[in-house]
This record gives sequence, structure tokens and C-alpha cells, in this order.
Amino acid sequence: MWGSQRAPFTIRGGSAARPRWPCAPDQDTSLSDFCNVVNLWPQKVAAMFRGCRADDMPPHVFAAAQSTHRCMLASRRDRAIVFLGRSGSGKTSAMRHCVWYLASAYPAQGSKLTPERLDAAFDVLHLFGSTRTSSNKHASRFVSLTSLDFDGGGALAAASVQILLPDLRPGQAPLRALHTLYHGCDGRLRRELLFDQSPINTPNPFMSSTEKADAPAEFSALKQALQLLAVTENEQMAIWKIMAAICHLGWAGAVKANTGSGIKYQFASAGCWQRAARLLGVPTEELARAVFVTVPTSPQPNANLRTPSPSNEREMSGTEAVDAFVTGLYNETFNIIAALVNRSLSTSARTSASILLLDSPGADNPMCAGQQSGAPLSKLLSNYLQQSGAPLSKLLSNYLQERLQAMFHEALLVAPRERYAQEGITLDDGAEEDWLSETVNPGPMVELLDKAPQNTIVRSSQADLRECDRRGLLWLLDEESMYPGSSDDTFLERVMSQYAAPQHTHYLIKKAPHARQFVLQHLQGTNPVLYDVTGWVKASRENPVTKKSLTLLQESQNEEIGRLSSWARGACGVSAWSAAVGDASTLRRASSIRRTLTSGTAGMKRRSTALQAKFVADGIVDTLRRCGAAGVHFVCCLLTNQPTDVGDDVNVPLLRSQFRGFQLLDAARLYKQGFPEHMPLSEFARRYRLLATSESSDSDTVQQPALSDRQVVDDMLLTLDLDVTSYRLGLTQVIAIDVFKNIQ
Ligand SMILES: Nc1ncnc2c1ncn2[C@@H]1O[C@H](COP(=O)(O)OP(=O)(O)OP(=O)(O)O)[C@@H](O)[C@H]1O
Repeated sequence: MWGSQRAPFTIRGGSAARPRWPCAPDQDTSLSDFCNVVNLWPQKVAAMFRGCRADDMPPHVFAAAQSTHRCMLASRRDRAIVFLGRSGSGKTSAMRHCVWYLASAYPAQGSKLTPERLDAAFDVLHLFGSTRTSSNKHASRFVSLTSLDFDGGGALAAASVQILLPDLRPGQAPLRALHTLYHGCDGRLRRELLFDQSPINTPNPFMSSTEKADAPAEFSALKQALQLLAVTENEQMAIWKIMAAICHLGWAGAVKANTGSGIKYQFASAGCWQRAARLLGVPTEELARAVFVTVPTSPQPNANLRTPSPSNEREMSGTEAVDAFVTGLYNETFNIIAALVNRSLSTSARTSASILLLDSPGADNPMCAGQQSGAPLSKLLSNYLQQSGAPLSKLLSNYLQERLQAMFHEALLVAPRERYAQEGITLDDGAEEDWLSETVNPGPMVELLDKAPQNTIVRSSQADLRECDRRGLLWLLDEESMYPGSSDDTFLERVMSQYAAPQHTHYLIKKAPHARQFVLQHLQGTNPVLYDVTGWVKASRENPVTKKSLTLLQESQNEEIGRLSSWARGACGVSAWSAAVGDASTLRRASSIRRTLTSGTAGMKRRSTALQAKFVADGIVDTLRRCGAAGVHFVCCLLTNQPTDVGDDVNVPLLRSQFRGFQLLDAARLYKQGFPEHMPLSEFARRYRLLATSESSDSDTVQQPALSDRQVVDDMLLTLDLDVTSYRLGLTQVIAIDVFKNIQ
């Protein structure tokens, strides 16, 4: 069921069949329409797109992949597709559809990069890197930057996946892979992983007890996928052992030890502790030391001292230490998985340009997860304020969504207008004021979150000084985490005094009635999220216990575990990301993000969790910018229902709020009323002079300076008898809508 072809936002029959619509506002050639993605047999659907003209393509996510491939081939430059949308709206699925389409439409002869292998790679990554939330059963917990590298003929020759900002904490949200392993592994493996000795009646904070029935099938599918990726039995066993150790540490728990002097912690269950140590291949004492030794026994420092010093060792309880250690172990496992996936996808083939696909955890709003369709916003907000607020990790993923929305705003709303202004063309679309308004611009929210402190102050007034002193929330959090006298309350106080009423940014942030809570109006106020800052100051610095897990794994007496963890580090460089080994363009990109993370301020702030999110976002935006002004395509995925909606009817208020939040109508209006195609005058004259029969098409006239070019092109356009409303002649460019492709 397709939306009508040229109408920009057509939604047809959005009821039961499929509740989500990926659409692709494509900057280069056409603005793809909204559509219902109906999973007809994908091969049949894919066949409709191969070799199809841009304007003949039905609105589908395959069209985004096809036109991006065409642009990449024509320009010989990297191109990118960015998937935007709220959590559960289908970004990951749409990204996987694009990868599947490109792998099956453009295979290189004899290449191992089959659609099945790529599918297996994403199955594995998403099984290890997703968790269950109220809006999505399999919500991604990491950013993936997939690079599909094509040879000169446009065939897929290599691929890689960079993993950024993994937010995988078994103590906070049960992770799918642990659940699948524990409930899905068979008798013999179960004994080897010592699960037969586990205290089944003791609750385990790292595992959920729901939906056990699917686990065996899911586990055997996981093993098959790993096999397809050429992960050996020994490597698989090493991974299972680390994960089983995490489960045993969950049962082991922590208690205060009776030492007489100061506070000390130890494992509550000696049996589970020993089993975890056995599986990891480390001495039991070594394991206990790694987990508990940094938990301080000294009294609290004087609260009045504000001398900078890393402070997250303060007040760490035994349970927090176990959580931090397990988080480190799980992240190392995920790092190993990403390195194995990349080993299986990398090739030594020469490549000429790439398509980058960016998928990230979607903007999340717990308020919407529990809403009834059509309820007034004020009612929702007051219900919502009774709930518990979102943690720091949610703020960091919502921050990345704001950065990506800012890119969308820049590419589809700001850049075209700047081009019209430079070319001396006025556009009467009646939206000038809306567009300039701060409230429909993601910029102020991004500034509120990440504005860097200014060292050099040139001021003329007190107001200037205040403005210079203002720094983003992430920077404030970093500063507070450095001072012994600071707390979550002092952090919130500083944020409120800098940004809430009576400051001019008051429309972006509000204090909530409960202590330590505030609301941020994400995505132009369409996605208000309630945050609770409890524990943020501590969480904003890397926990030293988390790092201990890597050392322990590298020193493991289990040869395979030691080898894999050292190799994965070597292959991937730093913990926050993983890249392919082998392909030059991928390495270039990976190392450019690594440079962003390790040099300058980012390098100095590498222990700051909050600021690392900013620097990773900077790296992603830089990488995408290298694809050029028209090189980034956006696929916006829309949620049509909330999990709690009754029936299958489309939730219209929800849909409207996403349209506003993603600025889709503004972008469509500008596209329709503006002139999205543009070409330098000389290029136009060179390309089309044979079609124009006037004298001006004489070859030597094309060499004349800019003014003559303009005359030449003017004559040509008249000779070509084009609709005068479909183009404008700028100072240096012809800008047009639906012209270039029609006169070929
Ligand atoms: N076009 C579609 N039609 C119907 N269901 C879909 C469609 N696309 C995705 N889904 C289903 O919706 C659910 C959420 O999809 P997905 O995980 O891709 O969302 P997401 O936007 O990546 O979420 P998150 O940001 O939380 O990772 C999955 O169960 C998926 O199978």
C-alpha cells in the first residue's frame, strides 16, 4: 500500500497492518513520501527499485538506499543515511532493511558479504546490545555507524560497524543476552557454565525471569549467527564464560565485612564468588580485590573544601562496586563481539566510496509510554510528574537525538535558505518568521546541554559576563563531579540558576515539584522528559572499578579469554568504540573519531562520562559533515501508536507531535515551495548545451566569465522551453525543482 507519489506527506490506511512509516526526506533529488512499509516479499519489493529512475521510485526505505547509492556513485564521495525517530519507531529495522537492500542489489563477485552474513552480524550485535523498555522490547543501547564500502563499479566490497556510546549496565536494565544464555543454554553447556549449581531461589539483579519460553530458540539462533560469522567454538565458549561469570556475580551479591576498622565489603555468597572466579580464570582473591579494593574506608572529606579532585570513589557501596565491575565485564564482552563481527565483515578489497548508516537509541519519553491517545498535554504532564524521572544515560541519548535533529534542521531548513540568499533569490513561502523563531530551532536546547565554557572573555557589560560564564549542563555536571563539596542538589541548583526562569531559556527547562527533578522540553517542546538527578554527579565520572575488569580479563588464566580481550582492544583501540580491521577508508573514519576522543579537551576529559557523550556526538557530526552539504540523507521513522493505546487506530496527536518535533512539515514546505536542485552555471552550460539549439550553445561561449555564463544559461533555458516557475537563475547557480532530471 503506497502513499500517493508526489504528495509530500500521504498516509494511507495506517491502521492495523503496519504501525510504522519510515520516510526519507532526500536532499539531493526528491523528497520521498511517507509510506506504509508493508513487508511484501522483500526480494520482490527490492527488484522494483533496482535501476529505477529517481522519480519513479515508490516511497519506501529501499528508495532511500537506492538513491544514496546512486548519489555516491555519481559523486565518488561518501554518502550517509541517518535514521531519526523515537524509541520503538523502527530505526534499527529500517537501517537493517537498507543494508539488506544494498547487499543484495550490489553484491561483489565471490564476496563473503552476503545479505545473510550482514543480517547475522546485526542479529548478534542487537542481541548483545539491546534491552527491554516500556516502548520497545528490543531497544538499542548503543550507537552504530555502519560503513558499507563499495568498489569503483558500485559493488559492495567491505563493511564494518563502529560501536559508540554503549550504555550497557546489567544492574540497571536486564540485558537480553544474559537472559538468553541463562534460560536458553542446553544441559552440557549449562554444566560447563556451572549454572546447574546456581541458587535458583536467590534473586539475581542482572536477569529477568519473564519470557523464558523463547530463550532456547533465541540462543540456538544466536549460535548459528555466530557460526555464520566464523566465530570459533573456543571463542564462543570464552564469551559464554564471561557472561556466565556475570550471572554468578549477580547471585554472589555484596555485604559489609566485619573488620573492626572502617567499612569493608565482600561477596555475600562465597560459592557464587568462587564459581565466577573459576569461569573467568582468575584467583578468587584477585577477583575480590578487583571489585572491592577501591571502595574507600576513609571518612568523608570536609564538605566545605572545593579543591578539584576526582571524587567518585566516595560513598561507593559494595553493591555499586559489583554493579560497576559487572558493567565493565559486559562492555568488554560487547567490545569482543563487535571486534569479531568486524573481523567477519572486513576484506582487503579496494574500495572507492562508502555509504554510512547511523542508527542510535531513539529519543525516549516515559510519559508517552503510559499515555492514552488524545489526553491533553497538561493532564499527561501532571500524571507524569508523579512518576520517577529518567536517569543520566537517557539524557545522553536524548542529547544525541537533539544533535542529529540540529543536523536535519541545518541541512533541510538553514542551508537551502542560505543558498537562496547567496544567489540573490527571494522565496515567498511565508514561513520566514517561524523559521527564525528560537522555539522551532534545536540550537538553543543543544547549547543548553553542551555549551563549552569560554576562556577568553571580551565583555562590554555585566550581561556579557553572565553569558560568557554560562556553560552547558554536561559541563556543569563535569565540574560538580570534580569537587568534594558538591552534590546532585548543588548541580541542579546551578543548572536552574543559569537556565530556568527568569532566564530567557526558561521555555526549555522547568523545575519539577519533586526534589532533584526537572523537565527538559526536547525536540521543540514536543517531547518533555522528566529527569531525576539523583546519583548523576557520581555517575558522570568513569568508575575505577569498571576499568579493573579489563585488566582482570587480560590476565585471565583461561587462554582464550585473555587472548580475545587483548585482541579486541588492539583491534578496536579505545573502549568506547570498535572498528573494522582491514579496510582503509573505515580505518580513516574510525581514527578520525578516535582523534576527536583522545586529543585536546576530549582527551583531558576522558574520564567524564557526560562529556564523552558530547565528544562522541562531535565526532559523529564531523564524520557526517565530511559527506558534504547534500551528502546526508535522513530517514524519519514515526510511531503511530503507544504500547498502551487501545486498538490499532493511529494515535493522531502522537503523530502530529512527531511531525512538529522532527520539523517534517517545515522541511516539506520549503522543499515544495523552494528549489532543491542546484547546479553551477558553467556546469549547466557544459552539460546541456547540446540540447539547446540556440547560438549561445557554441562551445567557446561556455568558457566565458560568470556574467556571460548567466546570459548563456538564460538563453539556454528559454530555448529549452522550460516552465519558468520551475527554476530561478542565481548569481552563480541555476536552482530548480524537477528540472535537471527531466531534461536529460
Ligand atoms: N515498518 C514496521 N512495521 C511494523 N513493525 C515494525 C516496523 N519497523 C519496526 N517494527 C517493529 O517495531 C519494533 C521496534 O523496532 P526497532 O527496534 O527497529 O525500533 P528503534 O526505533 O530502533 O527503537 P530504539 O530506538 O529503541 O532502538 C520491533 O519489534 C520491530 O520489529
